[in-house]
Amino acid sequence: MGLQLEPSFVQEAEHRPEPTISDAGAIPLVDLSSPPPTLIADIEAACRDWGFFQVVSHGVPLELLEGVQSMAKEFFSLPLEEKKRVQRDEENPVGYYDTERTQEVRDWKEVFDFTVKETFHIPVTEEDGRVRWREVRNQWPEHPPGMREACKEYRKAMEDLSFRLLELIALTLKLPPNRFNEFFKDTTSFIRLNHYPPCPSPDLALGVGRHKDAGALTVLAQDDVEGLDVKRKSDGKWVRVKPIPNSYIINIGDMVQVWSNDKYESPEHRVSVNSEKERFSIPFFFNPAYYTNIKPLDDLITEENPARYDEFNWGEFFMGRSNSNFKKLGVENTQIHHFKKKEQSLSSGGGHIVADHGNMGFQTVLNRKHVPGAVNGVQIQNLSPGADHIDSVHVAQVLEQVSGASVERIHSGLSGIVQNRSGAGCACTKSETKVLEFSQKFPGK
Ligand SMILES: O=C(O)CCC(=O)C(=O)O
Ligand SMILES: [Fe+2]
Repeated sequence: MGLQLEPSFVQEAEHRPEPTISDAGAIPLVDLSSPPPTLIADIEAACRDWGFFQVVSHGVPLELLEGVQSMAKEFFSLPLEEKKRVQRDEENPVGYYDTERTQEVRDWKEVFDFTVKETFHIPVTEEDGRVRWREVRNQWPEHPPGMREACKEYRKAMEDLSFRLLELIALTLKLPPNRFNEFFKDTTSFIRLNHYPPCPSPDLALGVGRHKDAGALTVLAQDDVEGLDVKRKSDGKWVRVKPIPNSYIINIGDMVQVWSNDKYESPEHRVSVNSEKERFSIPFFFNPAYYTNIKPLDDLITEENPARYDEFNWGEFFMGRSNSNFKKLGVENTQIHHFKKKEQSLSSGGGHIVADHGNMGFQTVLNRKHVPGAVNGVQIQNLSPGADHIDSVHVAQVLEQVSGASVERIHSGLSGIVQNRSGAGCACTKSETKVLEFSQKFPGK
């Protein structure tokens, strides 16, 4: 295996795995053979308190999983040139690759992706605004023989289990069990075979950097080597998920978060690596049809519980996420909090704006303030219980969230130098208040 620990893998200090991770009070365990009232109550509690749980008695034959696991092992042990024969690229986003980035940092892993539909088409918007159809087509390797069949059988079982889980989740929300089914007719679901080789510096790199899964649900099989960490909602601590034989780990994705209007949240998680053992895992990402427009379900919206998200299109959201995995963009990639309704527009006058960086675990108070000579000025204050500093990327996001226009440059205030929004090194440290000037680009100008 050819991964070399070069700088692109090294996490910033604040995101490196801590030497000790609490593994007490493991994530909830749900027995899918429990009688319905217990089962629904257990799933509701698990979705509400964690968004992450393990299931047993799930009905997926163990041989199907073992079949795919042994194919994955054989495939990843092939020479790199052989694996690259089915390499994914910017045109066709499925196949083999070892260059994925999460939050701008390379992941210590190699993967093979395949979709549930052997082939489908998605519209992509070119830079000149023209829309063209891109074909997504599974690329099956010649070796090991039988991989395609094993994977196909397994994905059917994953789809069945996911529909069942989503029906149970609908029941916990007091919705008809099939309420979500319409969104998955032309599903963009896919399976990922993950291989995390031993890493010489597990203190610096991560197998997958901190992230939330974008789709509706993830159904994950891990082997007996631990490494998956989930951020506990109650206190923001990273908790190691202990492998349980013949179980699946379920996590709520961003789309269920939006449909449920934040009743359930998509939890942040990551994968730590270790220096001795390789690890394999197989997530099934259960995703809607690309043309699905996503918004909080009308059935759940009331005057007391108004919609917290603007409507957006799943296909565009997902493409925005995946594109940034190919190249370093210098900005945070598309995240679900970008679609949160704006509480108040900056241009609507003075005042006090609280921007909620849900997935980063901190809040910022913005006070509109006129700064002479600047295009725009704001006062920011880091009220974060969890983040030691807010950097320019975060500030730019907040400004964009509240004003609806993209931030081009931060002129001064953070580090005193002109920088684009991806400039590093500037900070607003805990409890600090700073005034900064920035310029924005409004759509169409
Ligand atoms: O390998 C794992 O345990 C989790 C992987 C994961 O979170 C992902 O691929 O999105
Ligand atoms: Fe994930």
